[in-house]
Amino acid sequence: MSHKSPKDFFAPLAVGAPAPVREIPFRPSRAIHFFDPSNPKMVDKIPQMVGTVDVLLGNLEDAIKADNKLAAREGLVQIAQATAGLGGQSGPTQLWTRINALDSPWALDDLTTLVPAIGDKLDVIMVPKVQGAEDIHYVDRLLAQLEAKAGLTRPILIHAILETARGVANVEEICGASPRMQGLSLGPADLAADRKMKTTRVGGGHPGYLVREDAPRDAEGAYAYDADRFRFQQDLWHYTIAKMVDACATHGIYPYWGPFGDIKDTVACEDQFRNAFLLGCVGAWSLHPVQIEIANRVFSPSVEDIRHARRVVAAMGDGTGAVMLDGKMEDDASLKQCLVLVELADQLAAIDPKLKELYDGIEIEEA
Ligand SMILES: CC(C)(COP(=O)(O)OP(=O)(O)OC[C@H]1O[C@@H](n2cnc3c(N)ncnc32)[C@H](O)[C@@H]1OP(=O)(O)O)[C@@H](O)C(=O)NCCC(=O)NCCSC(=O)C[C@](C)(O)C(=O)O
Ligand SMILES: [Mg+2]
Repeated sequence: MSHKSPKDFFAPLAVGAPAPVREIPFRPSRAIHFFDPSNPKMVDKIPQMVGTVDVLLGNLEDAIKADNKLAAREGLVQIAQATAGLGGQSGPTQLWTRINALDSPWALDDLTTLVPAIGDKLDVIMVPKVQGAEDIHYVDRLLAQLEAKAGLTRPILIHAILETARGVANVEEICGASPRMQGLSLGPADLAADRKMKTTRVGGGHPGYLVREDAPRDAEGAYAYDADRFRFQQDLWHYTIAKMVDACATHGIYPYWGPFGDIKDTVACEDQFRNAFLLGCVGAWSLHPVQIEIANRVFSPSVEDIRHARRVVAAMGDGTGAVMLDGKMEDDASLKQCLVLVELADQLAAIDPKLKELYDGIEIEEA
């Protein structure tokens, strides 16, 4: 296998294409809100969603009927051209799309239509069912050719969905396949099918995947093996999310939880999103307007976390050594964790005036 030299890695893949980025800038993307651009009721709601959600994503792949694929693609072009403040780094809300799978009859036309028509508006292209670096290389070169032809000055970034067993096995090489790689989302439904898991849901847990409390003993010391013991449902997705987070952090790109299909169970959706937030993800998908608020809230640090983090920063002075705060040891490494939260709060406050007010109003007691 041949390897590129670092200088080749950052050279455009087509004459006239924009120079690849050297760093993927952090842009808030707490909720990636999916809509079907061929559905008039959803499309009607898009203009008023601008500014209330970090990312609007025109979905062309699964959940779009085969008969509507063309209408969805054309609908997305119209929306991108007609909606102020959407995409292209100018507005508050990014514009992403999810193209069809690379082996489908639609993927090539998705790219060759969207890039010339709205390439200046599209911030990120999400590629589904990515199996390995070869899929990213294909899209990378094609995008460079299309960008050069369209005279674009800014490279469109690539986001891969991790939703096959092979994709999970190759997650490291996928993240490092191109300077365009922006991030990864977990696709729990396709991944479950590909792995031959026995679940039938889109994300979430399963009552059968559990650990049961040990059997108690009676007075004679005999075990009581009855079923009436505490059961603790386990997280089906922990391994994959953790693996994805490590791969993304290694490559300086961003990890996301994907969809949560039980729209009415807003409580469990919040749990799934919070687990992802705590493990290092920066956002999740929203499939229904009700999920936007959940993601915005969960992927923004809480006032309590920011108050604590700022107290640690203040108590740690130049950032070295160890101090006691509220009976706990704080040192260089706990400070670094606190700085992750403080920095995130600053980045979110810069685009979200309500959060800015909330974080600015935090008062810190003397340590
Ligand atoms: C779940 C559904 C069917 C419920 O749709 P509904 O119409 O039954 O819901 P509703 O509560 O009645 O809707 C209320 C209003 O909101 C509108 N609405 C509803 N949803 C949206 C939306 N997203 N954006 C904008 N507007 C929306 C809807 O049109 C309606 O408008 P109205 O009041 O004028 O009648 C619907 O919300 C929907 O189709 N959502 C998107 C589904 C989707 O994109 N799925 C694919 C991503 S998940 C995936 O692909 C898996 C993965 C990663 O690949 C893998 O794990 O493998
Ligand atoms: Mg899928």
